[in-house]
Amino acid sequence: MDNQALVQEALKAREKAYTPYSNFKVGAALLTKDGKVYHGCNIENAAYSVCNCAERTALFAAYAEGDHEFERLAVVADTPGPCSPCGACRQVIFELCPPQMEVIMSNIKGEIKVVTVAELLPGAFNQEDLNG
Ligand SMILES: O=c1ccn([C@H]2C[C@H](O)[C@@H](CO)O2)c(=O)[nH]1
Ligand SMILES: [Zn+2]
Repeated sequence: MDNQALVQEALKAREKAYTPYSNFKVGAALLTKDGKVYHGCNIENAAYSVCNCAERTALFAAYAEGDHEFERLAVVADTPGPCSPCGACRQVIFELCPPQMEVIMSNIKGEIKVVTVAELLPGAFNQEDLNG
């Protein structure tokens, strides 16, 4: 599956977003090594701090099914340029995805920027920091 097709999957996921507070809908699509696609959307809450982003929804859905081997992640929203994952998602992506995996950022116009997981969060706090 190419980047454009994965962004299409993220657009489908975006339609499921639950965003009564921001009305800002985000979709994500996570491609596994064996070709399966997990979808994620943002899910908001009246207690704003527990809103969950599309990227984390997709990763947590994959983990919940026991899938841990990922090939690529796409994220899409109606942003001026390619949609950029927030800091919390960057930390989770760094934890659960290989450093050289590509993250496809996109907007609904189809403008795309591709970066690696390592590029998303330079200097990330990681397992080695914790375990000494
Ligand atoms: O990359 C992003 C950026 C924001 N959001 C969500 C969180 C919140 O529901 C809304 C506004 O920040 O968009 C995502 O899902 N992914
Ligand atoms: Zn986020």
